[in-house]
Amino acid sequence: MTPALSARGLRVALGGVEVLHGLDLSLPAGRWTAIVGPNGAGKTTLLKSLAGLLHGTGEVALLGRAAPSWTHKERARTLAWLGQNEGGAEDLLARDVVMLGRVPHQSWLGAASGADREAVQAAMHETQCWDWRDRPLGSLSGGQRQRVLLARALAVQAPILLMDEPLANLDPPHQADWLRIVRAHVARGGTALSVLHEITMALHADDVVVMDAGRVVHQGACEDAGTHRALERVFAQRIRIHSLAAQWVALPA
Ligand SMILES: Nc1ncnc2c1ncn2[C@@H]1O[C@H](COP(=O)(O)OP(=O)(O)OP(=O)(O)O)[C@@H](O)[C@H]1O
Repeated sequence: MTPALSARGLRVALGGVEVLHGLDLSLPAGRWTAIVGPNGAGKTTLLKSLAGLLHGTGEVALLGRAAPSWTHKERARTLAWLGQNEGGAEDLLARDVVMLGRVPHQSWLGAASGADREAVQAAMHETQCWDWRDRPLGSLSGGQRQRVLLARALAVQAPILLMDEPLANLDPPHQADWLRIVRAHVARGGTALSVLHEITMALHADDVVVMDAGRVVHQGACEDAGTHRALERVFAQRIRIHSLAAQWVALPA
């Protein structure tokens, strides 16, 4: 089966220093993969490189096709992006921010269509931010803002959803809602890839990619003992993975 995203020999340097050291990675379509690893391991750099926001050497492919052969618009319709601590657009109303997710579907200077407005409304209801649709982004709390930005990513209706620290500022009920949203996306045949620091949340995914020092050191299913051992190793045995109430939970060792 064609992977949703893949990398071969991916090397990326930032500020003149190599931070990804020749990664090989293949992410299956129709599954949710969580990227996990210590601070500075290169998770964000990998996610941005797969999204085409950073460039290095080696190959990146999207749905089996070399990344450089995709037009910007094709890529923007296929791959939705939720970044870490995204700034900008502070004066835009929340619904206009979410409408930005529809730009890849619109012609140049084209007006929003009924389908665009429906997609925006559905995404804002899904992340429960419709109530503050007429408030400027800059006036929202951290968690409210994160829900608007998640709605913008969902409004793209792209088959592949990339999210860097999507749980930032979300309270526990909205973290649970986020899990439900990602699961629903995958149940519809979509692919999700998320960088997560909360290991217990990451273990709700289908698969985990474990990174350390600019390399992928393990890729495996969440329920595999080998994945648990890799997670414990990469965090210097400071955590233990336990089974609790039919879920995997990371606790301090
Ligand atoms: N603009 C930059 N210039 C130079 N080095 C950078 C730059 N951005 C990141 N780095 C370095 O690249 C390495 C990987 O950073 P990256 O943000 O990908 O790690 P991460 O695993 O996402 O970390 P965290 O868990 O702390 O968010 C780190 O050592 C970081 O200091």
